[in-house]
Amino acid sequence: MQIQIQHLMPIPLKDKLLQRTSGIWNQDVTFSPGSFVKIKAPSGTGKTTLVHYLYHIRYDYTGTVLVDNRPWPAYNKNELATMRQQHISVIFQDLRLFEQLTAAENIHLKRVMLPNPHCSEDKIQDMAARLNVTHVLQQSSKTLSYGERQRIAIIRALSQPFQWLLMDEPFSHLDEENTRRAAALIAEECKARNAGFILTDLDNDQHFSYDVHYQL
Ligand SMILES: Nc1ncnc2c1ncn2[C@@H]1O[C@H](COP(=O)(O)OP(=O)(O)OP(=O)(O)O)[C@@H](O)[C@H]1O
Repeated sequence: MQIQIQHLMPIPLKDKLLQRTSGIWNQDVTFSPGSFVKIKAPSGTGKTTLVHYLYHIRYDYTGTVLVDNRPWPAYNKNELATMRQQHISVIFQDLRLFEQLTAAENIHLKRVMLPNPHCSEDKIQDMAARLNVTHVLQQSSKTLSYGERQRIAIIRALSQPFQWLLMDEPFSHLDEENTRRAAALIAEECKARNAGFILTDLDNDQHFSYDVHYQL
């Protein structure tokens, strides 16, 4: 599945962004299926805005976002739900866990949304062990540290099918060892699905073998 942007420009940031050179804003860019894409940008230049446009939860832009050669507004509600359940997964910068649920319930909610859950219970346990969060699975998510929440949000995003994974500063609160573990798991899960990802972050990093780098 191909994601394409054509002359995409956030309306509220237009004046500010037109003063800088960007590899993304106001450009034509095609994200090829299965590619590992890094988008680097200083704070405040629109990483979160871009991820929200690509996931189609924010619409205050000019230009076009095409998914499988169709602009987002051409998708009806059911088609959009299918895209988000089966084709595009996301790790938001603000994570968006349900605070009234436990960590495990947050993951399972996603896992059982489809008639046949994509991941087995054993697989969830395995991912939790790899990211050192087994001991917090039964805890209310509002009592978790931000780094623990971040790892739960990563597992939740990986427990559904997808062809693209969108990630907005996914390791911002993780130490080096947990970042290494999380990146290895994400790369493995993407490869297993022949999926690609688009990751935004502030700095250069060596967490993945990226296929392409952009400056926002
Ligand atoms: N709905 C909005 N209306 C107007 N301005 C907005 C809106 N949302 C965000 N902004 C502004 O747009 C700019 C980019 O915001 P965004 O959150 O996308 O940046 P970011 O690159 O993700 O930043 P950070 O690295 O700090 O998370 C900021 O200056 C922000 O204040």
